[in-house]
Amino acid sequence: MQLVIKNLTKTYKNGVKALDDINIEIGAGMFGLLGPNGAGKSTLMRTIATLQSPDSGSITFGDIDVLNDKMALRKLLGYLPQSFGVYPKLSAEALLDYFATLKGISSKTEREAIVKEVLEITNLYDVRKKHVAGYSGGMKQRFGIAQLLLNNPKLIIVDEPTAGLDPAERHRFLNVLREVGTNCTVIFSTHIVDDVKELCKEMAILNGGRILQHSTPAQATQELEGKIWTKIIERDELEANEAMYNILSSNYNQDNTLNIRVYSDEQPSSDFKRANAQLDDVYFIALKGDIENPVV
Ligand SMILES: Nc1ncnc2c1ncn2[C@@H]1O[C@H](COP(=O)(O)OP(=O)(O)OP(=O)(O)O)[C@@H](O)[C@H]1O
Repeated sequence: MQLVIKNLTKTYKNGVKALDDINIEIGAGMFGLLGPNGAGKSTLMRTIATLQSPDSGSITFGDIDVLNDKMALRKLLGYLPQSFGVYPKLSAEALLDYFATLKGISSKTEREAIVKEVLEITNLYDVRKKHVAGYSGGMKQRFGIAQLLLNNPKLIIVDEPTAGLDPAERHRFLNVLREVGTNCTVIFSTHIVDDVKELCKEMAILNGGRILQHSTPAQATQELEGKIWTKIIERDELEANEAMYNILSSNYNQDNTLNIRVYSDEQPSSDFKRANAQLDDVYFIALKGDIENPVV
């Protein structure tokens, strides 16, 4: 089912325009919403999840008019907010059984079957008897996914789920999401470019409440091929290089020199080497363009 968002706007009472005429269509599979802090990602996700209202615009999911028929959307929705609150001292299995009851699954046999299934999908089956309160951050996030899978959602929204996870936990979490995303629409927000690179079929870059780019990660990097250049410089040469070139990023090498990446149609000078375009370059170019050419 297609999620179609048209002319969505939201200005908070303090004057912050968090959504500025958002138009986007999102199909089945993993969709990555990439943007820095304050870009409007959570506002957009909460609005799609029917937890807050926009000032104007429309959202449809298949035949459902989301803003006017919130209950219909909620039946198909699985939502994992940025922070999922405090957990009681109950085992994962018991807590999922409780949530399944709340979601209206009255047959004990059915509940047992679905609880077992979601524990397996999220790789928590072996630790199902442990208290969720004692789980690590990554396990808690996977538990968040387990609970939202109980009603077999068709639209899953997860808001910055990898923030604060260590690399191993992040990897495990992304694997779970990858599996879940094979048979429904998953919208997943992050400010980590690698999350999108590893996981998403499609992506959008959001900043200042606007969609700056909507494409596939492969297309976006493909468009930059031949336009990314690198050079190693000394630390004290950075300012001079910044004045001359469109520097996207600079990283320290072991010997304290800097590796700069520059965006240019032509070789900026003979000491630059061509580099393969990366998704980070796409992200930095989109954000830089936005800062240099703000919409007023
Ligand atoms: N309830 C609110 N009242 C006023 N301003 C708000 C409110 N919620 C968010 N904002 C502002 O709206 C803008 C977008 O916030 P939002 O939380 O949607 O961004 P985000 O991309 O999710 O960022 P983060 O990663 O920091 O959560 C920010 O400038 C934020 O300060």
